Amino acid sequence: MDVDLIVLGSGTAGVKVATRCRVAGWRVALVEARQFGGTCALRGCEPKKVFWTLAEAAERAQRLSAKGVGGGGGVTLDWAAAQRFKRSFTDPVPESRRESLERAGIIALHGQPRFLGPDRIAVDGQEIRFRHALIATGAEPAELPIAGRENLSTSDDFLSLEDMPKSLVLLGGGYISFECAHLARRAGAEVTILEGGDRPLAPFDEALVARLVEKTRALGIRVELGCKAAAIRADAGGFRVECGDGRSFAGAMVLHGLGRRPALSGLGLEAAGVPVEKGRLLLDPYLRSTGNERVFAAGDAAAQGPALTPVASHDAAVVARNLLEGCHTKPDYSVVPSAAFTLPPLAAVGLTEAQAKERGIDYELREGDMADYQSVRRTGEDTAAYRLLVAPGSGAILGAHLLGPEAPDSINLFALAMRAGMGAEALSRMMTAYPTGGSNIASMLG
Ligand SMILES: Cc1cc2nc3c(=O)[nH]c(=O)nc-3n(C[C@H](O)[C@H](O)[C@H](O)COP(=O)(O)OP(=O)(O)OC[C@H]3O[C@@H](n4cnc5c(N)ncnc54)[C@H](O)[C@@H]3O)c2cc1C
Ligand SMILES: NC(=O)c1ccc[n+]([C@@H]2O[C@H](COP(=O)([O-])OP(=O)(O)OC[C@H]3O[C@@H](n4cnc5c(N)ncnc54)[C@H](O)[C@@H]3O)[C@@H](O)[C@H]2O)c1
Repeated sequence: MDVDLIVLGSGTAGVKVATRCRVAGWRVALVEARQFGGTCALRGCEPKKVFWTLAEAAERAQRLSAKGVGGGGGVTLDWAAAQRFKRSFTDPVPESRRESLERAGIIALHGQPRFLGPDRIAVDGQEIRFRHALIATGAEPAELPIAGRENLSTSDDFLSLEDMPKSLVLLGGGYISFECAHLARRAGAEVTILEGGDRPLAPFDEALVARLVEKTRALGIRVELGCKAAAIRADAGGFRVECGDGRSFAGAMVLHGLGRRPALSGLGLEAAGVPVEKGRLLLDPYLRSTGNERVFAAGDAAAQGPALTPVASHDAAVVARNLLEGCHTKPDYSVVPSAAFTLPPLAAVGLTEAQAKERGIDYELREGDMADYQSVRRTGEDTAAYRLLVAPGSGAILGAHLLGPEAPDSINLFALAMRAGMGAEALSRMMTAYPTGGSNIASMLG
């Protein structure tokens, strides 16, 4: 078979490039090795947010039980029922994703692809000659030199649990560990997070992370810092994690939250002349392989921007333009909002204070506690704060960091202002619907 484009991976990045090229009249094939649908829809953002929404609803009802929500404080997260609800979102995805690809005229193949040469690939024995290829295979849990790592469960396993184990140890203090820890605790588990460095959630503002850690501990989640996991051994009824410094922690389940790496194994990249260094594809500024100009990459597999869904989507738009209009477009990762869906959630866009200091960038800090804001008080939440970095003189917003119930939505307004070149003063004058999370922004900016 001959195609203009073969896409590897049916996640956010792969489907977008495939669809755009097909609309332009190209003959496109897409191959998926697992279920059609990708991480975000099946094993990441979407199912996680279903659990988070239920956990948040249960906790909000508990917090407000003495304040007008009837029925007492007995509302809890029922994990088994939540799992069934989650499946109502994820179960239909593989079939509907495959159908929509086929409806668009894209040849949807299931199997393990392997390059045979610079313009040839095999999918389970079928040979395909391509003009272009896109590697959009996403990421997988990093393989780390930890003895007994076969005892680790992954976020895929966690999000598929029928019942919540009694106790969990989460290795790493990043997005996955914090999000899963907050869910597991609300479902009644004893939870321990072991972070190897001296602070968790590195991409976020240090002071707000400290507030979140304090809150996390107050919820009964143990957060241990400077604890590099060295070994995981089977123990009575579960596992024991041993840290390099002699400390050890037991749990019925041990979860991998140690970072993810591009999923490139088994693709036969050498045969295609596609170089890889330290587990990452070598790409030019146009997301094209430095060794084979037919081959592009996007999203988590490209690992050029942060491993987030909006980045995968942005990369895909860039690659589609480069394929269809010639290689002129570079990705722009300067304004990437993101949120950690803890309870309360934490959100960020732009520079952290540490990055501004490191780069010698002048900034004015506007910070405050939001626990007594009406929008926070009426949710019963007691932890909320903001920290904004504004350029002295121009008033440009350099970074925005929010902790609190409305943080993940409000951060998008800061991202919009930064993208539109709107300074702090113009943003504070913007009329917003009231009372909403957005209407707090004027108060934050003073
Ligand atoms: C638990 C979890 C929660 C997350 N939550 C968020 C969130 O809230 N917000 C956010 O922005 N991001 C979140 N992310 C990150 C986000 O899911 C990814 O950044 C995004 O899905 C990347 O999209 P992609 O298209 O690059 O890759 P993917 O969506 O991973 O798609 C890659 C596809 O390629 C397939 N594949 C792999 N190897 C091969 C192969 N050899 N051949 C063919 N196909 C292959 C995979 O099966 C998969 O379907 C989360 C990730 C995880 C793990
Ligand atoms: N809400 C979201 O947007 C969201 C949610 C989940 C995942 N993601 C994406 O997926 C990526 C992977 O998530 P993740 O949580 O696995 O990784 P992460 O990069 O967020 O965090 C990994 C953590 O593990 C620590 N670590 C590394 N080795 C260790 C060791 N031996 N012992 C103890 N700690 C160790 C690191 O210091 C780091 O804090 C994220 O970076 C993010 O891009 C996003």
